[in-house]
Amino acid sequence: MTQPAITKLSVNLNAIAQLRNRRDLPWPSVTGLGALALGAGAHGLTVHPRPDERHIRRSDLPEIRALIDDDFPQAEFNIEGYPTEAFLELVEANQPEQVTLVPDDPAQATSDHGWDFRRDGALLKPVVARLKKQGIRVSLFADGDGDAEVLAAAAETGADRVEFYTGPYGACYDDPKAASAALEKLQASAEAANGLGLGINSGHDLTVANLPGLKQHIPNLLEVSIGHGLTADALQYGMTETVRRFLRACGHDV
Ligand SMILES: CC(=O)[C@@H](O)[C@H](O)COP(=O)(O)O
Ligand SMILES: NCC(=O)COP(=O)(O)O
Repeated sequence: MTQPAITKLSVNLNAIAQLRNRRDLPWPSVTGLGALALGAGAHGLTVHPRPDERHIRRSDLPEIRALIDDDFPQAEFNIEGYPTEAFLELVEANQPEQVTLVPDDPAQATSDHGWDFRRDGALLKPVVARLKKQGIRVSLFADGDGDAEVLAAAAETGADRVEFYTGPYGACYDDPKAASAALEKLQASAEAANGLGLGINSGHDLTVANLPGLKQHIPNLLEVSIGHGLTADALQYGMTETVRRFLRACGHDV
């Protein structure tokens, strides 16, 4: 019986940046809260610098890079975004350990679907090669809808991992039957992806309540990136205690 993977927790700082941007003031501090999260045991920080800078600003990235390099060298920096030339140059200037490519239109309210790998493979393949040439791990945002065939096209791009979009699962917080159906689809997708040599990340609308079910259905889950639900809990319990709660929900004995 193979041991389940250690699932790493990457804290997404978007929501903290959105709160900061309400005023022309430097608090709440994105790097300050990021440091608390890493100090509490989180394995990395994630940001999604959208073109309109509604939350994470391009100027945040070098500060987060320096925080990790100077104070938490064992942690990872994960940058999410659509692969425009401007995004790729921003990534290359900040050399994250991982990039998560998402098919988001600039006007989208949030990330709400994975790539159409059959259609987008030709666009993604050279981008994946460009990033991997620099030693950056590449993860592609994917729908966890149980469609195993589409994941073969994802593997064709040369990416290291897929990140399964867990929004549909997160939305079932008050419907156990629907949650179970969503988990079965995610499990089927994860098994297909692993069979193709793709590592598994997941993210979107994950919480302390729904993480254990995800872990149970995806034992080889390598990383979760969590922002909205974790930030909501941090307002109630503080960042340090919240990160520890999420680590325990990911199976860590903390
Ligand atoms: C890719 C994904 O699901 C999230 O990481 C995304 O970053 C959420 O973006 P917003 O925080 O802008 O809603
Ligand atoms: N990739 C998912 C992520 O980084 C955070 O998503 P959410 O927890 O803010 O929904």
